[in-house]
Amino acid sequence: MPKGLICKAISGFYYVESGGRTYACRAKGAFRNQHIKPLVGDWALFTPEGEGGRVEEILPRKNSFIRPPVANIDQFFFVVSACSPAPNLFVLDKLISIAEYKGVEPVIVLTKLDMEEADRIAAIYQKAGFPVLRVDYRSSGWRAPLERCLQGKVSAFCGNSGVGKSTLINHLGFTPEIETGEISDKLGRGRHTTRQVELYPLPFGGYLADTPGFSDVQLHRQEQILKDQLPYTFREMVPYLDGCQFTGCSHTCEKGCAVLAAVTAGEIPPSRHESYCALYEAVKDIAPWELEGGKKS
Ligand SMILES: Nc1nc2c(ncn2[C@@H]2O[C@H](COP(=O)(O)OP(=O)(O)OP(=O)(O)O)[C@@H](O)[C@H]2O)c(=O)[nH]1
Ligand SMILES: [Zn+2]
Repeated sequence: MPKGLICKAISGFYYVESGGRTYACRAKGAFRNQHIKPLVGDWALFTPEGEGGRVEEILPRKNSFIRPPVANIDQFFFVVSACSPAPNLFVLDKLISIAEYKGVEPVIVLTKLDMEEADRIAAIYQKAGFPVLRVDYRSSGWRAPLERCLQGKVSAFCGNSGVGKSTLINHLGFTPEIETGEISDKLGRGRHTTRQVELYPLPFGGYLADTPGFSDVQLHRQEQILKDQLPYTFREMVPYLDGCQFTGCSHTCEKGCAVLAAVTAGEIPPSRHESYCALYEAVKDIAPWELEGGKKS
């Protein structure tokens, strides 16, 4: 049975791309009883019938998201503007933590460098072990590193309203033009959020999700990371986690904490550790059973 990627889902049709062709498929009726809902980003086995066909099986997912409904994202490009809006590193670290938890590779993209420099931010995230890309439209040098990063992966852009996601996606030119520069509505949900997510194939391999709708708010509402898992979502802390004097160390204030020692030694950026402490404080009293059947917010 052929295998394909669901690139678009509209009104009960799943558009499966396979072998350079797209098939408008229906889902197998049994999915409903099994509570399986195919998502954009799913790899599917399907039976082709002319231009159409039927989705027969959804292959195991690497990850999935509720809003926008999409699966198997390889990487998030977290777009951070040097100014207007001013960067909020705590929010960024929280989103990075969620990405790590979900198995999505975080990439930091700095914009509006024509208005202000962002060397300090670049240094923090490079030190922490993330790819950092600088986008400055005054020259063409920004494009090649970004395209190299996109190659062969399923990527989505994420970031606050106004940081320049749509502008960047338009400059890349692989998806239909998005309107830029409008003010998002009062509820904090951007104007793109109602749009269906769609994966666009990239000419050099890989896919780009055309969803500026991956706003900060939506992403962090989807996951609650418990305190035992939290340290593992800060990648630069991981090498030190076994080195603490006491088991059960929270890595926030304890004597003999190897993480704190690494912060003092300049191995872990202080702002990253501060974000970790703030997140720890927020989740430390949440027990696993409290998450059953819903999410604590
Ligand atoms: N000076 C400067 N302005 C930029 C840059 N990138 C984007 N802008 C401007 O910033 C404003 C917001 O850009 P958008 O691309 O709409 O931002 P967005 O992240 O898509 O915002 P939402 O759609 O609300 O989520 C627009 O007026 C852009 O022209 C940049 O690199 N430099
Ligand atoms: Zn510790």
